Amino acid sequence: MLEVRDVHLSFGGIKALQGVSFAAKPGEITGVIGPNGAGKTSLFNAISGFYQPDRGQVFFGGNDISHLSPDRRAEMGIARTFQNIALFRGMTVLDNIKLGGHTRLRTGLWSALSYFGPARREELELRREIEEKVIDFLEIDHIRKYPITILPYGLQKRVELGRALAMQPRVLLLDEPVAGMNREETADMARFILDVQEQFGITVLLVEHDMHMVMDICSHIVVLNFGQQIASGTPAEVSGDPGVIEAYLGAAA
Ligand SMILES: Nc1ncnc2c1ncn2[C@@H]1O[C@H](COP(=O)(O)OP(=O)(O)OP(=O)(O)O)[C@@H](O)[C@H]1O
Repeated sequence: MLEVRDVHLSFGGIKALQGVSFAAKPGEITGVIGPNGAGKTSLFNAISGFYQPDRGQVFFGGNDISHLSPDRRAEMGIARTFQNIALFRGMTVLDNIKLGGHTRLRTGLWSALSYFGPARREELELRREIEEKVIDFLEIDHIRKYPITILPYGLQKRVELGRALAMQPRVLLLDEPVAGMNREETADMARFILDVQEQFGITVLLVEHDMHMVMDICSHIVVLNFGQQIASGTPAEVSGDPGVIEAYLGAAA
């Protein structure tokens, strides 16, 4: 489904990624972990097209997408959320979710047909159905008209997930979805991520520092340290890996 092959990325002298290779299994949740500065966000940016790797490729559905723009990758079905919430703060919950649907449907067949009234109406109807499905799924009906600014942090993160889901993604990249959340918000978000995978069969790639959550919900984990992939395997395999323990203890020391 989604594969990175030997991806290298540097910023001046800093080697953010040094030969990272792995495949996210279709319909499963893959976690990417590693100490601060390990290269996790850089990896997400390389996958979603915000950064161009110096070397290596990104494959999606068997096609090399390394040279496609972020927009094009989003249209193909790669959606993401950001470490710092990237919602339109002055707008309502519903309007933010509508923007997700707009990204996915604005090109291709729909835009070609949308000169014509009936197709335009069908497009709007389809979008509305998707929006309602997402709002219902994330249990945010009661806040749909609220501006983002007045929502507690946990709900803002949930709306951001909603905007990504409205894109009807095939792959969802979540950058620290529970960072800054309290225990209850974290448990809610973990449940929604599991449901995304179970109910919609969406492939999820997740960067997260909350180790309990990663171990609980991921079927496969990739570990980065100083841009290098130091381990990859099931939660049990990576948590018992001496190199991983060393990287975390070293970072904590
Ligand atoms: N735009 C940039 N310009 C220069 N250096 C960058 C840039 N983005 C990342 N880096 C550097 O690349 C390295 C990897 O950073 P990255 O943000 O990918 O790590 P991370 O694992 O996501 O860290 P964190 O867990 O703290 O978010 C770091 O040394 C960082 O300073």
